[in-house]
Amino acid sequence: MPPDPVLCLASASPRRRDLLATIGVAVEVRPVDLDETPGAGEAAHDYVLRLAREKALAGARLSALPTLGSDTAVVCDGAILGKPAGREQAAAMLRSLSGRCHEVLTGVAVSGPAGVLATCVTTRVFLRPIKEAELAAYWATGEPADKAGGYAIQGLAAVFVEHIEGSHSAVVGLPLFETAELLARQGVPLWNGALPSGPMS
Ligand SMILES: Cc1cn([C@H]2C[C@H](O)[C@@H](COP(=O)(O)OP(=O)(O)OP(=O)(O)O)O2)c(=O)[nH]c1=O
Repeated sequence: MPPDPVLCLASASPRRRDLLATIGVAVEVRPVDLDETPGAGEAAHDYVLRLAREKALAGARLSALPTLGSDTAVVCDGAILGKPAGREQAAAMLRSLSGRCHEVLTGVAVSGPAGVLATCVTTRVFLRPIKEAELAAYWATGEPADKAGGYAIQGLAAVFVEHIEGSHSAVVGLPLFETAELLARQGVPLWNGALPSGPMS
């Protein structure tokens, strides 16, 4: 028998559900559809935290369980890169990230008995130079379409990633260390109940 859900996941992202499963947190999935347009002049840090909180609060209206919302943005030269609208935009995004460092910001918010607890994790990602032929071949795989910044570090684009400074799981969609701390503070059991409960540090 699969474990009973202990958390509502206000997200359509299969990556987030899988990441939570790796730390033994079974979820009920309640995707919410929000306007994800950044505010004029809104800083990326404020933007991902705002969306994470909005998703958590919208999901909480659909469930009696503590609820998690999250948002990931790729930031390059101060610009927020969302999901590419098509082939040309995807290529332009990766061209702008090629051969240099950019930042990935992930906001995560958990609403529960302690109110809404939230944090933002920033990771620096260094990509090697990417050739034009590689950009075309990468788009044809279908991988970039639903990914912020137009790439997936956990997928085929791993061959472009020289190194990172920060949290690999945050780039995929959820910073597991920080998420575990927020969940523990909301009384959500980890490791399917096998990890002794209470604040982790
Ligand atoms: C940079 C990067 C992003 N991504 C993904 C994570 C997120 O799912 C997505 C960013 O879009 P988000 O808007 O954060 O999430 P989502 O639309 O997939 O799900 P929801 O809003 O319902 O929670 O890009 C990767 O999977 N790998 C990567 O390397």
